[in-house]
Amino acid sequence: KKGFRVSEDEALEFIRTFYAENPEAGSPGERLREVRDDIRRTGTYRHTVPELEYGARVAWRNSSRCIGRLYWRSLRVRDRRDVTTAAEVAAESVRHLRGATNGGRIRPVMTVFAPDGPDGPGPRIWNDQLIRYAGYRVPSGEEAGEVIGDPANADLTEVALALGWTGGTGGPFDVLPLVIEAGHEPPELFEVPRSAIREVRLRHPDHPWFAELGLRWHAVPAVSDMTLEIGGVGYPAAPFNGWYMGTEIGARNLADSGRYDLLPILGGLLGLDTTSEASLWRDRAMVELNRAVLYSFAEDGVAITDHHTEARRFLAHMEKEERAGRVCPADWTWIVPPMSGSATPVFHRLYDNPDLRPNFLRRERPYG
Ligand code: HEM
Ligand SMILES: N=C(Nc1cccc(CNC[C@@H]2CCCN2)c1)c1cccs1
Repeated sequence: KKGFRVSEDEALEFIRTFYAENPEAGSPGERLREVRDDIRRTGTYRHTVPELEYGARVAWRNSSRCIGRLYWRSLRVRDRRDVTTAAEVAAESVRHLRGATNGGRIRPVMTVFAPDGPDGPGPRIWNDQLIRYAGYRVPSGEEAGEVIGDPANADLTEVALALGWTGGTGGPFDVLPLVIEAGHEPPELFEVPRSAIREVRLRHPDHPWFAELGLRWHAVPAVSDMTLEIGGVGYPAAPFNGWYMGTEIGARNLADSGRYDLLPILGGLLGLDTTSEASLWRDRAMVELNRAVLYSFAEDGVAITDHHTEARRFLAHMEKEERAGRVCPADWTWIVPPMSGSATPVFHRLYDNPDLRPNFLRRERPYG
């Protein structure tokens, strides 16, 4: 398309950094000239595989809201830049999930699909994560406004239904299909095979009744709606996964009043005094819910981390970065866990938060 052009400054800055951090690559002169000429001739340039892998790992290292960056060097990068059709993006996303799940020994993986370029935009996955539970809005009537499932995904569920999805069981944990847009075609739907979805059924170490609630959560968090930006090149579909920190499930996804809103139910079942805030019933219900999450994942041999351990690891990462002579950008409001913040060491200090590149960029939702 006319008018598309990658920023030469950002490209050359990235190449210089790549050669500076990877001395085994030799001297940058020739590659700098080649990239500059490619951009002037075609409007863009193609990363080598080493540049792509390094760029993806540094984008993770620069993600100031991520508490899990200690292992940034271990990211596995699947180069799928030649994949451009919606069906192939779906198939490779499913393979990504299988490889990342690894029987519960979850591996941090990223799959990089085609970038935006002069020939048009790269493919886009409309789901914010590869595995998301549907949120069915109950039609008007006495239950108006109610949602069965995850309210955070009610809009995406409506999009999928409008595109012809027939819905799952209609229950609270139906996995949504992938909604993938490629070329200038309308988005297409692709079911994620059950065999690619590892889930953990939640039970509590001390309360047998907990298992009867039928609660579950999926093992692999795989973010799929952020643009990977490396040296001025944007990769709009670059799904990446790690493993969960328990609080994400137990303090937010299942606890938020705008999500599964389980604290009142658990407060009652735990026999707590839910008529008085001062009984701290919400806090006690949240702790028990988080204990159930950590216990169930560990019992099933599915990787998960607790917020105390992860906080300590993050500070170790910061120290390593400072010793390497780098600034480690961090956003206090996201790094501090959503429960027991001051009981973790990351609470008791402040952070610099420069906006570094490469990085992952949030973009506006294509639906709404
Ligand atoms: C390996 C284990 C990992 C753990 C335990 C972890 C933990 C977390 C947590 C708890 C958050 C906050 C999420 C929220 O509050 O919604 C987060 C944010 C983030 N993580 Fe990590 N992470 C891990 C790996 C990764 C990997 C492999 C990448 C990318 C290659 C990554 C990139 C990010 C980004 C970009 C954000 C911010 C997302 C946003 O701004 O919406 N993380 N991480
Ligand atoms: N453990 C993870 N959790 C995570 C990481 C980044 C982003 C997200 C999703 N965050 C969005 C929600 C909704 C607003 C605030 N949190 C989850 C990972 C996901 C992918 C790699 S690690």
